Amino acid sequence: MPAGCTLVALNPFQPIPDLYSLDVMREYHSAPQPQEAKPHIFIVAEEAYRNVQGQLEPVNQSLVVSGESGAGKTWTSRCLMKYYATVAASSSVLKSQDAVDRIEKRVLDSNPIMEAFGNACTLRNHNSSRFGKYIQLQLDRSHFLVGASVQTYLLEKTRVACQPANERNFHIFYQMMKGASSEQKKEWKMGHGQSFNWLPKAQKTLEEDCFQETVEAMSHLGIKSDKQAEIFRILAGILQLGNITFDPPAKESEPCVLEGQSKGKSQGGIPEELQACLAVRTLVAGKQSILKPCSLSDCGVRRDCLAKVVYAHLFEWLTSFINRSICADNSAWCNFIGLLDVYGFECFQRNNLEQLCINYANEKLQQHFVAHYLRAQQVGVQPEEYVSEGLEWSFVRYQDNQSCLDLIEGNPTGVFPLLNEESRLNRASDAGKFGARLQKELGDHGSISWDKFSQEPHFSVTHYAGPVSYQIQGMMEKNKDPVPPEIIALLQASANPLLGQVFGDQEADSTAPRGLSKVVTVVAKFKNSLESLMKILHSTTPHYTRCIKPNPDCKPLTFHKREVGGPAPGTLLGPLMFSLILFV
Ligand SMILES: Nc1ncnc2c1ncn2[C@@H]1O[C@H](COP(=O)(O)OP(=O)(O)OP(=O)(O)O)[C@@H](O)[C@H]1O
Repeated sequence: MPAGCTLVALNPFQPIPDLYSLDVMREYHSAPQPQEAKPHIFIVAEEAYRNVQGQLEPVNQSLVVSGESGAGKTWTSRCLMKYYATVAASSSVLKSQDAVDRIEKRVLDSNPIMEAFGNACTLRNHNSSRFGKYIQLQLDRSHFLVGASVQTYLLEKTRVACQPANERNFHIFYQMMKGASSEQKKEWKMGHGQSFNWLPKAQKTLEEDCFQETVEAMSHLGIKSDKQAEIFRILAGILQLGNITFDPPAKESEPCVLEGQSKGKSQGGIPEELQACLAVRTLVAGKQSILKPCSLSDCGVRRDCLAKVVYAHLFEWLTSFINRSICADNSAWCNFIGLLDVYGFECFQRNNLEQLCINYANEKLQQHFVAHYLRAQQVGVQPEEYVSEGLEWSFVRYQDNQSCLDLIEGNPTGVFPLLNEESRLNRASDAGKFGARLQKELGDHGSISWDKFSQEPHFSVTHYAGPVSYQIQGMMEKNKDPVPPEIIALLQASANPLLGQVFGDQEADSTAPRGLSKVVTVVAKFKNSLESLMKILHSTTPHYTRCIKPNPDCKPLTFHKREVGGPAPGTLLGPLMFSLILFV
């Protein structure tokens, strides 16, 4: 098919013996016509691989794996990576090198690390990826796998300091608690049996709580034990941060000295200096700095902000380290197969900036899918082909979602540009005022509406997958994502070399003018990285895999008609789903 094969993969919620074994890989790899073999994710993998071998333009391939949370995207992506690590392994490498050094092993070892730091147990999936990723598998002239690179998107860092009810923090914290030795815990200043506010559901044991596997993978990728120790000390520090309490603030008139001052004792290994920094804000007035005690709630906000910024930077550092370890030299590879595993469309009772970004990404992917798949199907394929295969054919009407994209990203009066403008103003954000501005600027747009009866500032977007109402309260702050410069300065001076390294190039001079107009907002950063991704997707041959979650409770071999019986509103495949393809 001109737009490549599209696969529907049904999650059985139970390992099926030998479904992804080496023998099955070999079977699909050696099949003269893989498309004619039993439907399987390996058909998609093999077809993409043969396209690269065939060198037909566009030679590079993209495998887009989509579906709701728990549908099986990460599982499917892992299967695809294992397939290439097996069929595209260079035999000479196999013979000549120790297994530990092999690039395929290192590429696969990136998975447990990324999952330990980026996945968490949620109500919808016990191993839910809290970030999006695009993995580029690099192939040399002989089509052997010689390297890979990972690009991540929008880590849900709020989870570090605030876990939704009945959900957990990132796996790595539980792995440390459950798998570390008593000497390690002592070194991290974690008391025996100590409980942590930011580790809910610690008594729940999951197969993902595998500290040794993560540590081994880190070692294989070249993260030395002293660097690992620095990482774990940072993570332990984050947990201890969640346990500190603040004294009521000093009166505003009281003189306040930042350096070395602490209102309380050092708590749980958190240096007094850091505690003081969380409790006292530095305000810049001309050349003078004024220290102002924070309210109790502000202290909490600053503490959470510190935890989030440290965790997000650590995650970024890990991703860069992994890339340095697995990325091939530019001269060593010439083609790639990209693997995209992104969060599906989200609509909760309350939606904010995170959902707006995720749903915007899904709009972009939907547009790509429509352009490449449906158009190619209907323009490029003759009805007789369907008839000859016994399929009913009728022209499928598809909706162009450009109008919704214009609403969100349109310049200068889309939701994103207006939000950025508001976030860059040097004043406290006002949700009501911003709501009124949106109504004034975008009131006539067909893809936005307002619920007259709602008391809260909000706006509703008519997405291709359905309407979603977004709360405006907190949206500008999330978009600014400010980190007080005095906190950055303290991190840079940290005794932990890794902290100094990851915050080394951040602007921390609290006496410098704030320059809000230069603030790179969350939305601006996300839009940029998404644009780069779309450029890559447009330059490759796409293959879509739609994962289906057959029941909401993740029960083995349970298929609810509502989930699998027909196309749910807004599924990426929409009305073509069943006339098209295949089940795993
Ligand atoms: N093909 C499969 N065979 C057996 N079990 C599977 C398969 N696919 C998924 N699962 C099971 O379903 C669970 C959820 O799958 P996965 O984590 O891949 O979902 P996801 O779509 O990536 O979700 P999220 O968006 O929350 O990250 C897995 O942990 C695994 O237990």
